Amino acid sequence: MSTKVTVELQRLAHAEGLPLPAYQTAEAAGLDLMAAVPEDEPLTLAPGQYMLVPTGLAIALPPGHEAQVRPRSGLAAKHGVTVLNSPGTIDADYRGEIKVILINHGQAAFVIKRGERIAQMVIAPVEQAALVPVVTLSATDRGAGGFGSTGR
Ligand SMILES: O=c1ccn([C@H]2C[C@H](O)[C@@H](COP(=O)(O)OP(=O)(O)OP(=O)(O)O)O2)c(=O)[nH]1
Ligand SMILES: [Mg+2]
Repeated sequence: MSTKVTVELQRLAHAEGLPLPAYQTAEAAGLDLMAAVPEDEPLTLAPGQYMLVPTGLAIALPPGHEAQVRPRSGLAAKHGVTVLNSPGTIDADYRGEIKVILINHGQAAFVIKRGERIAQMVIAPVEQAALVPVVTLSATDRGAGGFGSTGR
């Protein structure tokens, strides 16, 4: 088993009773995030509509890490529901509630019930860059060629 990075997790009051996010299989990359909406007030995403969906979770990532909020493929393939800002970025110094911006690209209304797995969160190492302003960039074979410059 590979070494796991430790992430502090705080469950907020409105997530009480919901299972903690968990890896669904031994080598899953993402932890499924659940909708922490009231039991008696499911959200309805009309076609074309987007919405901030609460997870009831806050985390403290170790410095040098980020969490990415990504879509669940099943929701996208079956219902056209995805994460609008994918991948959403959770900064290591963010202590607020993790929210998921879901959009319904499908043709039918999509109802989000309490506990529904709406997205997944991938923990990843990330580097900050020290930017060095220069007048001329170092040369390469590619140079400024892009946008299909190597062929179709
Ligand atoms: O899908 C997301 C994306 C972001 N966040 C939280 C965590 C992140 O650390 C913070 C800021 O996100 P981001 O930098 O993407 O948004 P911004 O519009 O640049 O806000 P800010 O000015 O607060 O950085 O919002 C979420 O809860 N869900
Ligand atoms: Mg920002």
